[in-house]
Amino acid sequence: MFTYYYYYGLTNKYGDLETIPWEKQETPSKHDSHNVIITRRHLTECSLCLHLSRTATALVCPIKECSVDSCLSRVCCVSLKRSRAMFTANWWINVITPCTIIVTIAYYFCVSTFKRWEKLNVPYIKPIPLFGNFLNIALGKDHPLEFYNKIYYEFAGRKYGGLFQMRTPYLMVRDPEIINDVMIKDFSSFPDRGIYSDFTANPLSNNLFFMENPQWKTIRNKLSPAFTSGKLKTMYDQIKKCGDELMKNIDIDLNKNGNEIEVRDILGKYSTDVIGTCAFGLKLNAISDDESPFRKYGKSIFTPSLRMLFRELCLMITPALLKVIRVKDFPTAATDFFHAAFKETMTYRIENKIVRNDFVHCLMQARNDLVLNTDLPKHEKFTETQIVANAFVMFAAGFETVSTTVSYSLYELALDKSIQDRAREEIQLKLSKNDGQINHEFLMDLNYLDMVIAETLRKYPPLVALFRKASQTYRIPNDSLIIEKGQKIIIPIYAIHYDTKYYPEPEKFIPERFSVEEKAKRPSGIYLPFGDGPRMCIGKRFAEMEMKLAFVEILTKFEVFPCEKTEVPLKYSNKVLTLMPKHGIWLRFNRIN
Ligand code: HEM
Repeated sequence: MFTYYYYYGLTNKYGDLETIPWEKQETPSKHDSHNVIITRRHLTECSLCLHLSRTATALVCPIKECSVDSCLSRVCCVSLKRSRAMFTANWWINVITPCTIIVTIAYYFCVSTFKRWEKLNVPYIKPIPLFGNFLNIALGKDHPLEFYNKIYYEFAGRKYGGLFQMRTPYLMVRDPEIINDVMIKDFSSFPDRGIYSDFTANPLSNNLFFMENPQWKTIRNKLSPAFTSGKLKTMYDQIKKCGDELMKNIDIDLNKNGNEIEVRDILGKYSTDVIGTCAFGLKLNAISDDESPFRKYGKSIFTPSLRMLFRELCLMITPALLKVIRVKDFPTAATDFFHAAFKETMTYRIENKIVRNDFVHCLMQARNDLVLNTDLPKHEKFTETQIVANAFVMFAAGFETVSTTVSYSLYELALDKSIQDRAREEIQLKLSKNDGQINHEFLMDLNYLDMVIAETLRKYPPLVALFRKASQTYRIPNDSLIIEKGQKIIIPIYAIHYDTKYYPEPEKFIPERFSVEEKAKRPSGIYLPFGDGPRMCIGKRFAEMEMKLAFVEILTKFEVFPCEKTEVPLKYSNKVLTLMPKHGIWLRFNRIN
């Protein structure tokens, strides 16, 4: 006596099986309903079906007396068996075919943009699939500055040229007049940077730097008053205290390491202090200690990492990739910390009715006007997180830029003692005229120091290129090129700063290039360490005051010299997009008696 299993496959109008009850019976039976198929089979005949029936996904199965044709189900053991047999025989076709299709689609996706410059008759560098012109950067062989330099010189004599960062076409603008048009005169056609960030994955990136119009304009208008010279004056005392702390830290370091110091590290503490007090309202002794979370998380944001490199590469292939992979712009622990720190300060100030003339105050006013204001239509409202994100950007944009610029300056002053002496003489002379008082007006009057800083930023601009995106179709004045809406633009600051046409002997450190007379001889659009136009660095004047105070403190108390560990020439880290010295900057400090 055989045991028979009966499988009921209920077919829908397309002949697809929808439900599959099964039961075991001793006697065969037949269900006759117009939409029920009844098939049966002897269990021992088909191990494949037995397996499938257990999971209740095996549908109907033709038995000996039930031909394949009579089975209305799409899945039947015979066809499964056949296809299985075919798969085994032709497995390589089954693997290779989909792979080939995927690779072909990916290939066409990667090269689909490569005709852009040819069509527009713009000179361009021939790209290679996937990487465009970006292979050496992707492999970490070149720093972006070397990459942009090479391309800048490939287009020598031209006003602009095309390149591909992975598959994204960029227009590199070299001509100072077009640069001015893009950044200043026709700013309304290029109001955004076009640097993508997924704000849902990275809420703290939803700040002035990444924001696009119209939100950017609203928040920029709210924050600009914090950077007027009047406001900077009132912040001076706070920054001066950070200067005193810097001198204490230098003393501690000198006692620890003989008289040699890695200056980027010590100046990093100083710029952390300044932003910590002015933008996060923290108490000084809670900030710059190496063990303090503010310092620790601050450092972690800029530590080169694979995450950063990977993020950049994804971004250049297509921003959609970042949406899927959700790689963070900054480490989560760091952004959580900054979020909590700012909220705590805000709550404390509200509860204790504290008013201080600093960025925190300005951001709190922006919060009142843009977040809490009930008169504002919903679509114009900002979120609490966007306010915190703008405190965060003050830190992210102002910490590393300031500390590396002062470090590069000290490096150059150490290598050329005559320039160092001249800077010190100016400080001492003006100090004696100012009764030994260091204040905001005194700092503004240090013209030679201004020239030293300007030349440092020419040689070492922290951002090696600027970015803009066309918000509408734009015809370049006196030219046939029409830039399409959405086109991304690169302005290669570093390469322009080293162009001998504008700056003879660019490798030399010559502050006199920035005397009033020499500056007047050069066209505008060729000196851009802070960018230019409405979107230029909002913190420029703040940074200048902060840097000058550090110089005055250091140069009046110490002479700086190169030491054995000083790297000449300096090497830059390939892992970050900013200009960061690979091995730090070591200098010898001798106290002036
Ligand atoms: C040596 C110091 C600094 C340098 C060289 C520098 C350089 C720059 C550059 C090149 C830009 C892009 C400008 C453009 O696209 O045209 C920028 C933007 C910005 N910087 Fe700075 N920066 C410095 C210090 C600071 C400081 C101290 C702060 C804040 C306290 C700051 C806040 C910002 C912000 C918020 C933006 C975005 C502005 C916007 O899109 O509206 N920067 N900076």
